[in-house]
Amino acid sequence: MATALPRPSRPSNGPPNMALPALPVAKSRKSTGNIPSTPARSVSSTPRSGLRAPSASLAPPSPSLPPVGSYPKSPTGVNAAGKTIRKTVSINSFPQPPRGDTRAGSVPPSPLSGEKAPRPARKAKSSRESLQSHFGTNTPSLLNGSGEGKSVSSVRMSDGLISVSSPPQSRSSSAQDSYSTSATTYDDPADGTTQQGDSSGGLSVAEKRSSKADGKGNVVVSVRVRPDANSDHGSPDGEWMVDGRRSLIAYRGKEGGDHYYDNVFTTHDNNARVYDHIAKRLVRRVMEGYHGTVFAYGMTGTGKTFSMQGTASSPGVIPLAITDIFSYIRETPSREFLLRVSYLEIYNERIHDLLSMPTGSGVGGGVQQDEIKLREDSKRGVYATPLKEEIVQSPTQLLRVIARGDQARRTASTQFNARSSRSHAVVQIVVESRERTPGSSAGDKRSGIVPGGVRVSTLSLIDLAGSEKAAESKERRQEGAHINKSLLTLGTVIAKLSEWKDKEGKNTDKEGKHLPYRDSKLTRLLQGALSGNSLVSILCTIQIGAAGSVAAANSHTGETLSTLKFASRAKNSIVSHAKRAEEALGAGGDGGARVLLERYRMEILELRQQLDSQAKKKQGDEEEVDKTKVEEVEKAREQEAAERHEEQMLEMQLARTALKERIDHLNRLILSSKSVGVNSNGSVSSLGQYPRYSQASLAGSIRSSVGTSIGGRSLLERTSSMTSASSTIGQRSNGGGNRRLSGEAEPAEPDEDGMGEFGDGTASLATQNRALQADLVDKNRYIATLEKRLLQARRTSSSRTSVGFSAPSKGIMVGEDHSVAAALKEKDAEIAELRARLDDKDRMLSALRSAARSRDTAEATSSDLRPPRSPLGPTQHKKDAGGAPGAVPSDGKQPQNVEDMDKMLEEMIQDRIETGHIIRGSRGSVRLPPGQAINALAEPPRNLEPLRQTPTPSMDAWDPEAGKKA
Ligand SMILES: Nc1ncnc2c1ncn2[C@@H]1O[C@H](COP(=O)(O)OP(=O)(O)OP(=O)(O)O)[C@@H](O)[C@H]1O
Repeated sequence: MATALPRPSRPSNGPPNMALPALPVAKSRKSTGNIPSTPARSVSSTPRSGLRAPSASLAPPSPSLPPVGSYPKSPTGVNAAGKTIRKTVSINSFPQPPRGDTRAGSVPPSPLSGEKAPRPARKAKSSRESLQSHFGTNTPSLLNGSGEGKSVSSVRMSDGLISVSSPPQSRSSSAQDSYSTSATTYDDPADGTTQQGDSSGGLSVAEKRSSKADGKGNVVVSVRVRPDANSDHGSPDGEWMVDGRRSLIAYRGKEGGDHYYDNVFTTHDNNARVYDHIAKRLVRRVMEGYHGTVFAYGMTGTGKTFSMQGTASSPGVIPLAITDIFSYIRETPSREFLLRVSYLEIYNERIHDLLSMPTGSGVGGGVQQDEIKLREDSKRGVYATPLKEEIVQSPTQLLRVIARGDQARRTASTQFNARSSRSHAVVQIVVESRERTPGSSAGDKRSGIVPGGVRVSTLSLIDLAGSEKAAESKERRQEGAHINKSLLTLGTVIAKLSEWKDKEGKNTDKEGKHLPYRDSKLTRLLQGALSGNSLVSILCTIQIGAAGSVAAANSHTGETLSTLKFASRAKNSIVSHAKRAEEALGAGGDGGARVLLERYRMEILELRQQLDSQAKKKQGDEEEVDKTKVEEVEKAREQEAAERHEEQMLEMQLARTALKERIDHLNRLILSSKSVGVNSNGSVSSLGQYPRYSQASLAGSIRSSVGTSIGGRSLLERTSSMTSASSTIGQRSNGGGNRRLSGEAEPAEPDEDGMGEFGDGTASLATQNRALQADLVDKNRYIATLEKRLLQARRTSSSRTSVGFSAPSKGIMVGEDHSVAAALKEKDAEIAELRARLDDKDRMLSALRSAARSRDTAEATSSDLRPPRSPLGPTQHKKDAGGAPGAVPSDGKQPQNVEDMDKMLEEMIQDRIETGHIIRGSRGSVRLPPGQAINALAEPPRNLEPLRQTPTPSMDAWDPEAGKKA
């Protein structure tokens, strides 16, 4: 665990780097007071306030120290009766530990370092046993738990060293209701040999005895001497003597004297040792329910912050206390704890919350904060509000919180300290603890109140600003004035404390009416501790031997002496009646409300009850919910199924529609095939729908019909039938088409021209194919028939003697733009007319021939006579050269006549085209002009007149019979 506190910029003059201390296990810790002390006398009477606890001093287990019994008696040592004899020894006469290793010499190993004391444990044990025999066990006193007399012993060794033994239970973490310092030195008050203190307030033996009677064991005052880098040319060493073993500081100069304290730490003592002696026990008591206050007091630059915070390599009181707090929690499974921490500073008589400040705000940070005021409460005492408190759950977390506060603390450079704290800084750790009662929450009959309730105690760790005589800058002077004023008030309060004590040493001015607590924020905040409600440990820091000049040395010495006086007064005046905090039951009142642990517990209970009721409700609701869920699931399923069904239906519908369309398409094909082919009764249908079919077939049929002899009855019948049928079928076909468009299936009609058996559009493709093929076969057969007939007609035509003609090579094509029916009608009418005219012409020709023959006969008699010119042109001569009329000439002249006829016919057609009666198509076909009634063709066209205008005999005069006769 990192216990380093962030003061990186500070030059460290501390001991060389060492491993961080391991978490202390107090229970396993052995007393280091291994030199058995002889209890000279038991304290017979115990004051109500409790006896001063015997020191738990970690006596220096210097290997150089002789065993107890073998210590030579010295005039300055302890006499046989154990009485101490005052002796002032120069500091130079003390055995000096090797520099850099404080434990190897006279300084005992740090209890946190895990090093073992070189002294035999057995003796220590016997010492503890002998001491234990003197301590009762049932005292209500806070000192040792016995309440009865406690013996405190100290032995001044013949060599002037004082070996102090402490009661072993004072180091035991299991010691209940007791608080004893680890380094308090006591002389045996029974021997009557009082050690006269110096004139400056050092503790005399009588005072120490008095201290015990006053229960001052709850107050520990220690002095730490800071090593001085300039000691070589400083004040004369001879003036000062620091005796750590005797907890003595002696000054031989002006106003000199001996000063005894509970602990005196030399320049070689490290932070761990300091913590171990001044705070370790106090911290444990705080964990047990007492309020505890540790503060460092001293001139600027003397090592207050160094002692309280320490460095990364040498953690100070605060990090080590944190370590111990969590160690204690680990070692005490029977209780549960909750820790809250706050951090404030008093700067220029104003309180600032260091945990609410942004870090690095620096001096005067300019950050506006709610003014923090001090209030007093019967349960809480004096407290600052509003103040941020953070709940912490691990040492690291706690250290981080404090480090954050340190960052925000105001520091500045002073004459004696490059990074001087310009404010008093107070870390408060509130410890809430409660007996663990497994399973109590569920079955607690007292509405959730656990037997024993919650105990709340506070550990205050205070790093005071350093007193300063003079400062150069105005700001420093102002700060210094505030600092000095508050420190002065502190001194005054402490000085006055002794005046308001009753005979038993109790403070009679509990409410502080006559004490100037309110004169400064510092004393107000410390009121609870100073008035005896708290265990107190004061660490005064001094620096001796420094000073370049005599004046500086004097000034320095004056400050040091002042600090020592303060320490002595504090030791003498502060009386602590610290009691273990009462356990708060419930959460009533302000004090109760503060008990977070209880509040949390109540909250937890409430939440559990809520959970229970919810669970019950949930159980009841669950079935309903299940039902609803099942219903919902079923509904959802049904809906899903319905949706799926709908989708399927839709898909089917689509498929069906697609199928229908396909069928319709195929049906259309079938119908079209039928329409162009011949159905069962030989009718042609729907020619218009597929023009190519209709054109082809019509062309064929018309050619054949034209090419057929005039008397081709069957063809004519066929054509007329075709015409009438085509119109009928066309209608039906269209009707069928319309019906198909509607998309509805229709029942099959018996009509052969209808949709047949597949009229409903549901016939299979194969069937449709078959029908189509059948139609095709029909059609082919019909075409073959037509061709056959055409051939027959040609043969007939060629065999006839009369002039025959064939259709123009181009044939008469059906108009592309007209309906088939109209075209057919037109063609039929045209053909009929042409035939009729042909017949007329035939007859006319016959008449002409017979007339010619008779003429020839008449002219035969006269050979000079030439035959008259035929209106038919020169070819007529050739024709005439043929044989008898009506007979087919065998000499091949008949074809020439036919050609002539063709020509005539062509001329006639041309004539008609010119007169607008017919129109010639692009491919040589002829058709009626649009809008002209086909019946009009029935009339003999007038444009045939040119033919009639030919010089031919009158038809009226023509008589075939007569001709024959002629
Ligand atoms: N016992 C010691 N061992 C080594 N160095 C020390 C010791 N005491 C103090 N120092 C060093 O002396 C310097 C001043 O110490 P520190 O800041 O703790 O003094 P301070 O009393 O807190 O001063 P101020 O009141 O001005 O804040 C620091 O650099 C610190 O490391």
